[in-house]
Amino acid sequence: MTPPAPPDSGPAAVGNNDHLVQSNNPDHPANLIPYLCAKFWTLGWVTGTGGGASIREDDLVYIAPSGVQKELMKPSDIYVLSLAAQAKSLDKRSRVYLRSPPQYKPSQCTPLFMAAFTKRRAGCCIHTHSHWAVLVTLILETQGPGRDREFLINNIEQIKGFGRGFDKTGNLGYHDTLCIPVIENTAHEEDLTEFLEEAMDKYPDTYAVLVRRHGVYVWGENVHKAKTQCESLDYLFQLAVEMKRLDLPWITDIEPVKTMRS
Ligand SMILES: CSCCC(=O)C(=O)COP(=O)(O)O
Ligand SMILES: [Zn+2]
Repeated sequence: MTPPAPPDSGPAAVGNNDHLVQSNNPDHPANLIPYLCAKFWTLGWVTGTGGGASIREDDLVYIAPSGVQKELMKPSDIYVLSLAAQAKSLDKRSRVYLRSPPQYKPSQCTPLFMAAFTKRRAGCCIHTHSHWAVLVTLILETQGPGRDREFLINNIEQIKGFGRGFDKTGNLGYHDTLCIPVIENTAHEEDLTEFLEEAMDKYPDTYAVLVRRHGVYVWGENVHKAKTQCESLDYLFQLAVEMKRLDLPWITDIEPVKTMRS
C-alpha cells in the first residue's frame, strides 16, 4: 500500500500496550487504518462518522473508535484485540482488548468485522456508507419480494476484480455473474451480525454483503484485496445505478463473441 510516513502518534502512555499502535512503518495497521479512512472519506464512503475499516495481522485485530470522524483518526485512537484471547474467553460476546483508548468506545462494526476475520480468515474488512451501495439496495426494493435479496450483474469487465471465492484460486471472468447478497438493516449496527453471518453461510464465496438503506461490508484476504474489491464493487454499483437510469439491464445473456481462435 505504501502510504507516506505516518504522523506522530503522540507521547507514549504507560500501561495500555501503546507499543501495539506505535510504528514508523506506514504499512502498520495502526497507521494504515487512519490513512485509508482519510482516502475513503474523499470518496464519500465514511461520511459523518459512518463506515470504517479494520485490519487483522495474524492474531491481532486493529479497530477504529466509534462515532469519530474517521478521516481524522490517529494511530493512537486505535483499539487492538487478540483473536486467541477472544477464543479462550468464556463469555463469547465480550471482547478482550489488549489496547483500549479510554476516551472512546470501539466501533459498533466490531462484531461484523470479526465475522469476516473468523469465518473467512480475512485480513481486512471495509464498511462503507457509499451512496451507490445504498441506491442499489433501494433499486432492488422496487424489483419486488424475492428479487430484492441479491445484486446480480454480468458482462462488465470490472467483475474480473473479484476473487472466485473463499479458498478458491483465481478471479471471476468477464462472463461470470457477480452475486452480492442483501440483508435488511437493523436499528443497531451490532444487530446486523447474525444476518451477515447467515449471508456468509448461504453465499460461501461472497466477499461482500450489502445492507439495505445502509451500505456494504467488503473483505479480502489482505488490505490490497479488500480495498480493490471494495473499489470494484463501488464502480459496479455506480454503473448499475446509471444503467437503471438509462433503462439498461444489469444481466445480459450475450453470447461470447466467436473469434478466429475459438
Ligand atoms: C452515522 S453512522 C451510524 C453508525 C454506523 O452505521 C457506522 O457504520 C459507524 O459505526 P462506528 O461505531 O464505527 O462509528
Ligand atoms: Zn454503518
